[in-house]
Amino acid sequence: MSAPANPVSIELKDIVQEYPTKDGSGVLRVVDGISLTLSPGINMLLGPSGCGKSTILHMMGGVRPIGVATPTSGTVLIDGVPCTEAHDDAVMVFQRYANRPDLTVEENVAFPFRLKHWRARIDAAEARRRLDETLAAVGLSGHRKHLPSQLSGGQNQRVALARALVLRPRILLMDEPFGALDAQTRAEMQQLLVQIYEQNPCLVVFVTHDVTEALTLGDRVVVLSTQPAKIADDFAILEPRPRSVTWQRSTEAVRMEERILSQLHAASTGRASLRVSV
Ligand SMILES: Nc1ncnc2c1ncn2[C@@H]1O[C@H](COP(=O)(O)OP(=O)(O)OP(=O)(O)O)[C@@H](O)[C@H]1O
Repeated sequence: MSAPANPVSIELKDIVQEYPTKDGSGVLRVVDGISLTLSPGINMLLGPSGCGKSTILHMMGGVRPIGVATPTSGTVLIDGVPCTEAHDDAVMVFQRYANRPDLTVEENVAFPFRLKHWRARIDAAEARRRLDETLAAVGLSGHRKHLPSQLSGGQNQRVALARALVLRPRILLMDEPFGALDAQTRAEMQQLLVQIYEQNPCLVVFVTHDVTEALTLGDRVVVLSTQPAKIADDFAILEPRPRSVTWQRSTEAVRMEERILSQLHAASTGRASLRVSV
């Protein structure tokens, strides 16, 4: 793996998150005292459904839900500095790719450069250069003028990924980005992410329900318990990527898979919603 071009760190210090309950009668504790330091690499965040993964991921980029104070207590530090609002260096990619249906592929990818904040940071020539490079990197150069409705699900997710990558983020926060894709397209997107990461290493946090995806992509796997989320396990995977089928069937990989599954099952008392790809 190449050395990270842009050293960056995210530190969560004793994070607690509570939300008001739907009937307004009390609070729901979703995150219960999480402390975690992340550095560049592909960091997988795995946990049962509803345990608070998206809440934690948003917090890592300083994104606050409207009307809710986050975190309820504790501190998020980016590069050692407390982060209390959406951070310029963090970009998110979601499962619902949110491409504008009325804009072409190139217009969707270049969309962030319409925003005043990015226009001030990146001049038009540089924006055009990055657009060309990014479209080539995600294999969409031949589809620049197409509308999202003319693309497959995988191609639409490439557009969403390109819109994040065009900003050359130091922090890439991915919320089950490939969860809605069929198995083959998901495998292609995983391969693409690895290629892109190797060209431009940054700090990736990747939320998934899929144990195989965690073992295919992760430098590090953080497993959360059921709600309220605590850290149930946290380990490194040293096997270089791309990880061969032979490695995935090796004793080492099978042990890791069993380790994750047993943590999740123990933590969730059978309520976990998990997937092992075949
Ligand atoms: N803004 C909010 N207000 C109130 N409750 C919320 C809010 N955001 C999330 N929650 C609740 O917090 C809990 C955790 O939600 P979150 O989306 O973080 O979990 P998750 O692990 O990402 O879920 P999933 O695996 O289903 O995507 C859920 O019970 C959810 O209903």
